[in-house]
Amino acid sequence: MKTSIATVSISGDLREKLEAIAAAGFDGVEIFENDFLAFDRSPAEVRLMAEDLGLDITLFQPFRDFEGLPEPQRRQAFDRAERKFDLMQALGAPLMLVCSSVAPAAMGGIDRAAADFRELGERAAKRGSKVGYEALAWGRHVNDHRDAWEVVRRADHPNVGLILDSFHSLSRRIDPDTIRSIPGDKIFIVQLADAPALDMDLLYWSRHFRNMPGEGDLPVVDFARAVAATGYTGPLSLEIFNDQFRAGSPRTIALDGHRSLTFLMDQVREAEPAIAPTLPALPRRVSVKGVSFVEFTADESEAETLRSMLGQLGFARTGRHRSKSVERFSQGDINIVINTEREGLAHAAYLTHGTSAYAMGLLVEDAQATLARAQALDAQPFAQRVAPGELSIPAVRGVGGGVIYFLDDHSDLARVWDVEFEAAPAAGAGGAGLVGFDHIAQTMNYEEMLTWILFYRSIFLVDKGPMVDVVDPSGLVRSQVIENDDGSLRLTLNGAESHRTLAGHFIAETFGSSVQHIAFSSGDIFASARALKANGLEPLQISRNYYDDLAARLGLASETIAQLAELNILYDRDAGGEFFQLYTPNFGEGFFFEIVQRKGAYAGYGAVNAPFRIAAQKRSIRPANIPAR
Ligand SMILES: O=C(O)c1ccc(O)c(O)c1
Ligand SMILES: [Mg+2]
Repeated sequence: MKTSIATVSISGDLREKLEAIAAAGFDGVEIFENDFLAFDRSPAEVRLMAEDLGLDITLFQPFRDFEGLPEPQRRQAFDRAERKFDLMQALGAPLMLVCSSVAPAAMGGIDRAAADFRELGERAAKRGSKVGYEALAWGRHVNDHRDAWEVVRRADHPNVGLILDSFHSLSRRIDPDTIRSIPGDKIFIVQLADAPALDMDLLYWSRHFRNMPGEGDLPVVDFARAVAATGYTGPLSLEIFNDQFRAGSPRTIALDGHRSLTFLMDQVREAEPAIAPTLPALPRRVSVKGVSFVEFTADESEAETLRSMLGQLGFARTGRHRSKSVERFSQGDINIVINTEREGLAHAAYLTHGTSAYAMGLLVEDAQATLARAQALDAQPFAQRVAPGELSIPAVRGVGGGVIYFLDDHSDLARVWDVEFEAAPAAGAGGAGLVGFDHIAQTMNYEEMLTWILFYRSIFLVDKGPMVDVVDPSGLVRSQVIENDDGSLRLTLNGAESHRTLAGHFIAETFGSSVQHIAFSSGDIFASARALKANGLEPLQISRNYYDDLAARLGLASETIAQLAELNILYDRDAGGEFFQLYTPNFGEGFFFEIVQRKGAYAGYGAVNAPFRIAAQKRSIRPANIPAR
């Protein structure tokens, strides 16, 4: 199936848009009238540009307020259309998108609109052109694809067809299965867009908040499945009006778009094998079985600080790399790697970001198949020179240019620790009861969040939670959970809008997005807290006011409150269970570790506690580090 995207979806001038769209691998492009009008090249030159880039022009749009007008506006609308047909001929655009009228003068009436379209179809035919009718969700008389289809059906002209746009149908909660009875050859093009669930005026929602399929909350997959059922074989075309995308990098947004269509077609093929068998088959979405390790890059002196903090957290050094300056620390199922090499990506990451958790290893069913799926979804593979005796571990680039390695149990990769590391005589503390990775928090600029949500969702079998606002004393941070069913992969993506927030400060000081904290799980957080204390680790100090409120809010026994306060443990509960959190002091420019315990089926991440934790962290770091308000 061919892919296409409307120029309105991307930032830049028309040339930049077309170049980014072609580079991302799209087959075609919808030319938005304003993008053309604002550009200083002739239609013929634009046509050549698209041709040189290997892009089909799928349509020209929008043509507004056409149908159902009284005279003399009706004549004028046809005259306007003729001028646009001239332009389309010069551009080589085969199809004009006519969106349903919002004109106050438009009279309504299915037959009147159908008669107008039949005449428009006649005129289009004379120019070798076609017209498609799209119901805007806020159209004056036609605002439902079922009515638009009835107009097209009654127009009964080969050059007049229907244009479907997922936003207009799904924003009005029209059942997408109503599309299944429309003949596929009368659907001239299908536009796709997702959007976050917002309770908002339809026009405003559509023009500012659309996003790529898979980034939002609309049932775009159900919509695309219904389209597939009609036998439609034309392009799937993204049409994304989004303020943030208009200001974003053209290449990144175009790539996100391409990834979103690949992912969408994959879901359609999987759900409708009988009716969409021609879509390309990818390895299935990957079920992650756990985080196998997190790797830090550091210089020697910061590595020493990190080793000492890991020691206080109860980690033991369990291995040394056979040929590199790389060490392994372990506790329970947790592996932390410290890499102080002076070459390769680890060192490059150190030079760019300073000491940072730049890589993680995920345990999957089949590492090679995971890499294949990730690459099919436009992820950038990562490989570096493999020394004798080392394994080549399949990997892709992730957030902030970091690396995600894939390990499995079925290949040589299962023995990576034995092959690459010499077991070290266990040196270090006696353990603090930490058993696994609970979650890994990646901090990024807010504008990057949708990119990474789509990245994770399209490659792995994960779900996204709702976007949560976390209040930092200096601004908002948006937090988005990405997790799998059994909780063996839990990521929190934190998007900073202001550099004055702790998260924003971290990005600014480390020159980009990366892991800001790692949460370990404990089976008994009170025992872990005491072990840390015995190891000399002074945890983040939480305000007394927090504990007084906890007593009032949740009615905990005063002994429990006293114990939580003594050990600086934060508490939350939900319908499923309880949650306990403890934080280390910051390391470097705002990195920290967290220890959590989940009791019962607590499903959250302690978001209610985040403002108090952040305030405590801000008190604890040198005031000069954070710019004043
Ligand atoms: O917002 C609009 O006016 C508009 C125009 C053309 C479209 O295809 C569309 O979906 C919306
Ligand atoms: Mg549209």
